Amino acid sequence: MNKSLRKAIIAGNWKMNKTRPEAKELLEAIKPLVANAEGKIEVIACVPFTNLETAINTTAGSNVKVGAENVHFEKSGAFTGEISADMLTELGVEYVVIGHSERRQYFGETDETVNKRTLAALEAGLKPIVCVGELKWERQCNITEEVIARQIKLDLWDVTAEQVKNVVIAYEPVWAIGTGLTATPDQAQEVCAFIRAQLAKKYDQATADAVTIQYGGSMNAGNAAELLAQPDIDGGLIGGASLKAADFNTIVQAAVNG
Ligand SMILES: O=C(CO)COP(=O)(O)O
Repeated sequence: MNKSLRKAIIAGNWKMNKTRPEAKELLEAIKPLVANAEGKIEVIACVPFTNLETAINTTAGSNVKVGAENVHFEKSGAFTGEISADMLTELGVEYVVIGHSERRQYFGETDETVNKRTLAALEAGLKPIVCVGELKWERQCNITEEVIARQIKLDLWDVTAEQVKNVVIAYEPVWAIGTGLTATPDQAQEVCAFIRAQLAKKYDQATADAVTIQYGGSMNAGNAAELLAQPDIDGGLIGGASLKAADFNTIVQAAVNG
């Protein structure tokens, strides 16, 4: 499989961090560092809703794109506290993280709602970064592939081959998120290749070969190069290390040189 068929994407997932002035400061620091990635790989900052406008203004004219961390599936209506896809696109947001394990664990996100959000995002012209990954216990019970196959099947239900070209899949083993425990390059590659095989089964090989699959889970400046060198790992979704400009840039440079 030819990696050059796909766009490498390094995305920061800031989670619930940074006020607006802090967001501006971090992005101002990141912008010049990653400017050389332009045209080579995609660099994205996925930020809290309150930081989106600041992020869009701060990154204007640079190669840093902006993503949100969630989106509701209805277009509008009585959904107190929610944000629609149209509200995001109107701001200039391009990407949105959907189905992050923290949303699944703490906020009742299910594969059904992940699927609805994905379809709503695509319909509005947003590019979803759909997160999948097994729990530690599921890996111990040797059902990682079953879990991932089910998530891919359900999360991408009704997503057409044309639409999936705009979907990014992030493989984030839940046991590796924020724990300092990283999947080994072999472990991460094995599951990313499995995800691609599931996409090939659902669509076709050419379609699967064009989908960017990221790894996420304690990716950092020290381990990024080895993970990104794997044939089916096309980028990273980075939590903690995306909050430090120098570390985030080291990961971006690993992808540029990879
Ligand atoms: O959840 C993640 C990215 O979405 C990974 O978080 P960490 O990089 O902090 O482990």
